[in-house]
Amino acid sequence: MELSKIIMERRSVHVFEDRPVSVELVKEMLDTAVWVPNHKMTQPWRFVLVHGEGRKRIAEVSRALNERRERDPEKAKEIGQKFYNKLMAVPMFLLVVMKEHSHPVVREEDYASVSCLIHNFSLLSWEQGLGLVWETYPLLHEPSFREALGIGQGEKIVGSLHVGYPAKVPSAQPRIPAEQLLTVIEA
Ligand SMILES: Cc1cc2nc3c(=O)[nH]c(=O)nc-3n(C[C@H](O)[C@H](O)[C@H](O)COP(=O)(O)O)c2cc1C
Repeated sequence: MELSKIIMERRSVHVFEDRPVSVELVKEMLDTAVWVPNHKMTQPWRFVLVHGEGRKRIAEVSRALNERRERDPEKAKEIGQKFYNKLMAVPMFLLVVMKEHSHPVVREEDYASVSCLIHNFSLLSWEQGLGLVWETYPLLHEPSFREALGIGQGEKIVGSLHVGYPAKVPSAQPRIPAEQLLTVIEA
């Protein structure tokens, strides 16, 4: 597929087929995705891949946190189960984790590189018929979630990527034509 077509046709996918994603394929795509520009070559990323039974770690944390929000025990159980099921319907989670540099400029540049990496991965996935959504939900900041996945202090989860074969592809949200936003200075 042409690169421009992949870029424009890729969508954030929220609903997936009940079909596993090959870990080998993800590893291959990550090995390509890391070829991003990276100032000072800090390469500040690492990845946590969660699939199969491993998803229960994430789903159980979400269940516990959501149950705690509701006073009525019956309702709490129901809500907890809803969140548990929602996360268990995601075939694979790929957490992209960044070491947070103490210097704000390096940290900002590192975040830019990690974002490029995520988008590379997203485009490569689309090329393979896979879809994903880059999620940044509050769960990523919860100590119990971070602990369950071995995220250390000084590490930022830049995104939790929900990966799978799309069951539904949302329609595109239009972009402002770049021409309208372009200033050309030529003299
Ligand atoms: C940094 C970042 C964080 C995002 N966080 C979320 C999120 O938490 N939940 C979500 O549904 N989509 C999230 N998105 C996806 C955007 O909502 C999505 O890209 C946008 O709606 C455009 O849709 P498209 O990707 O299909 O073109 C995030 C995207 C970026 C770049």
